[in-house]
Amino acid sequence: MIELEGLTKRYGDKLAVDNLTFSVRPGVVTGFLGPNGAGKSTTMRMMLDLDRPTAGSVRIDGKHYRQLDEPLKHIGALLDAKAVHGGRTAHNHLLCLAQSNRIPRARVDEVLETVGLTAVAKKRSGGFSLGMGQRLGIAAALLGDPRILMFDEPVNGLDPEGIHWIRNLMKDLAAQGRTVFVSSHLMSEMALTADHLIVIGRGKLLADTSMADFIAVNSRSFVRIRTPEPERLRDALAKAGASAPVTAADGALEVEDLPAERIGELAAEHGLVLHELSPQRASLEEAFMRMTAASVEYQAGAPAPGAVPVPGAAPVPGAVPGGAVQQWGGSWEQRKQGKES
Ligand SMILES: Nc1ncnc2c1ncn2[C@@H]1O[C@H](COP(=O)(O)OP(=O)(O)OP(=O)(O)O)[C@@H](O)[C@H]1O
Repeated sequence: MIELEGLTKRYGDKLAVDNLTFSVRPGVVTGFLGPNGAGKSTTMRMMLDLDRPTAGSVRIDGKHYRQLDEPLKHIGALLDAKAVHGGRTAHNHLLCLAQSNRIPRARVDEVLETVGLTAVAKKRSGGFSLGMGQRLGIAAALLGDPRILMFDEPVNGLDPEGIHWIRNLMKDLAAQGRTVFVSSHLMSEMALTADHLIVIGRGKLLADTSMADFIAVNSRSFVRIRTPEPERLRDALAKAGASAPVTAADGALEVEDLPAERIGELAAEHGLVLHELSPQRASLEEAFMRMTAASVEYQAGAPAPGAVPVPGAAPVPGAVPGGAVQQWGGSWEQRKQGKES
């Protein structure tokens, strides 16, 4: 279990992490999501005592990192895969770590096997590809057989097979009852891996939710219809009690409260020609972009940082147009509470 309370980090004028309070529980994969510059790496560094908080605290199984006896046996982390002495072989790199942390030598071969680097164990890590470097970093994190694992953007540089492998590894580690905390700036990646989500933007907490709730609240389902007679279809839908359809940019109608089957029947009853009738689900990536739109530091084509709407994205229901980060967080919480009550 990792517990953050009021965790804050200021670099001069820059508030990188702003009063974060949340817990990361064992037995599930918790995704730590935020756009570039949101404060994920800074938060993770403070969790590992590599950076000193301006205020607040982090507890690892109830203790501060510095109070942990042999920390690698409690928490393993992949932060920067390039932070490896390139002149050492993969085996020697892990052996040095094992010896300085009183970890049995045999564990080195075990973790090399786990990450699939046995064949290159005697090669200098300086010649490794980015993906191999990631694997070596993950091997180091696993070395002390810790109950808590933290990975900062672990799929970076991995090929599809490597991405598949790391997803399964994280799920397996969580299934063993470990605490698994993994950062990403890609919602689509988290949707496939994480059971729980912590979303931050500009250092602030925007959401702390189960993945299932996030999907239920944010993935709008609708039926997309194209017809040469949209007005007649609108009338038929209204008579059938459907709410007014949304018209998409290409003229298609989007209906949220009738299933495709019923719409097809209605069209047949009214002798309407349909060119398309397709059930759709809005992407989670879009929902994440809308949630964090106000907190993206650098955005292509954006006139200024701040409350910049994502081009083409529909507003999230309940959100204040152009609202600040706090308002996004607030509206998300309200919608979640509304759903739960
Ligand atoms: N040592 C530092 N000195 C000054 N500013 C810093 C320092 N480290 C981070 N920052 C700033 O703090 C903010 C948060 O950075 P951080 O690297 O934690 O974000 P991130 O969410 O991990 O982003 P990314 O996905 O791009 O790595 C950024 O605006 C960054 O420029």
